[in-house]
Amino acid sequence: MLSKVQFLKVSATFCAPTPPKRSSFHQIVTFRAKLGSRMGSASYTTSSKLLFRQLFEKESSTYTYLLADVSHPDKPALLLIFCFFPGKNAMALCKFCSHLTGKLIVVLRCCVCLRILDMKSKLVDPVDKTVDRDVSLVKELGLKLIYAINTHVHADHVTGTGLLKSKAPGVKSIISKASQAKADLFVEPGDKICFGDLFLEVRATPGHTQGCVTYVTGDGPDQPQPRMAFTGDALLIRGCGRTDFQGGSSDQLYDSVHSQIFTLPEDTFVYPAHDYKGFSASTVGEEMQYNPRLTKDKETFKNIMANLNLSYPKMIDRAVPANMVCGLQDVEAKVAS
Ligand SMILES: N[C@@H](CCC(=O)N[C@@H](CSS)C(=O)NCC(=O)O)C(=O)O
Repeated sequence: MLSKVQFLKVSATFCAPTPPKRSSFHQIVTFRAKLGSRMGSASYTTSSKLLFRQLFEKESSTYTYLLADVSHPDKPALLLIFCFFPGKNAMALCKFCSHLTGKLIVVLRCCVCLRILDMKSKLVDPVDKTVDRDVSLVKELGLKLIYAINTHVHADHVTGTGLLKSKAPGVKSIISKASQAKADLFVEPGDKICFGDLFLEVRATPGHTQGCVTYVTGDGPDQPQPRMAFTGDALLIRGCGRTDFQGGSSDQLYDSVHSQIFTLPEDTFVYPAHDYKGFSASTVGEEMQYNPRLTKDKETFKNIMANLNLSYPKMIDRAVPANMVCGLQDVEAKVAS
């Protein structure tokens, strides 16, 4: 379990030089949420720099997130990918996480795959089959996709990271070093992933898998407020990731969520990699009050997790190997054919 002191250490920063700003690129993106006092007060405005999109893949109930700094001349973007690709020839392992990846744009998937765009943009958890959709969106919005970020190696779908890299040259894939998967860049707790003037912090949240991380928007006057946590499969809305394979540990997951997510400001938005109940977002305060698993004491939580009786993900035997190499096996096969 990481201490707060360890989290504050910034061991690496992936930042591109920031060119002079041009006001013509300035776009205001706001979203409002009517929430109770514990979840945060009345309405919210994120940083005027941030462009944010939540994308959904219904077969695997997976979200991908696109974040971009639209105040930056290049509009750098990130994709947090949670991609899914059902075709048997389209799967590959994601270096970052163990999930299977499909076609797509750059999206991060970690049982929480997130896409973040920064007019330099980033994609988090991209799903294989949604790559074309994601790439088109990035083009339509005039963004420059720079990173495809995964929260972990997914077991239920193939990440779209590999395919995304083939369709968006120059995009770098990112996953945690602890995942032991392949990728262009590896992150550790305390690292920062920059896109334009915005950045994500890396927090280690193992338990669903050993390499799971949560990406949190930066803390500071120029960063989006409230903060946003892309929790992958560690924390789902009114639930959490299972802990019965891929090195999972309910004991560890409990500590991860309580020490790394529930210590964030209560108005921090929670954006997971999956949702099976019709939710799209929550807040830290809301989950601290209403999460039916993580509000319990640790022993009760461990008992709940040991008795979920979930069937194995249908794609696990293909997804995990494919995602360990971020879908690159499939891309290589296509290039060779
Ligand atoms: N039925 C799906 C798999 C559903 C599942 O197991 N989801 C995982 C996250 S993807 S590894 C999970 O942790 N679920 C927690 C829960 O409480 O449902 C399929 O066959 O793909």
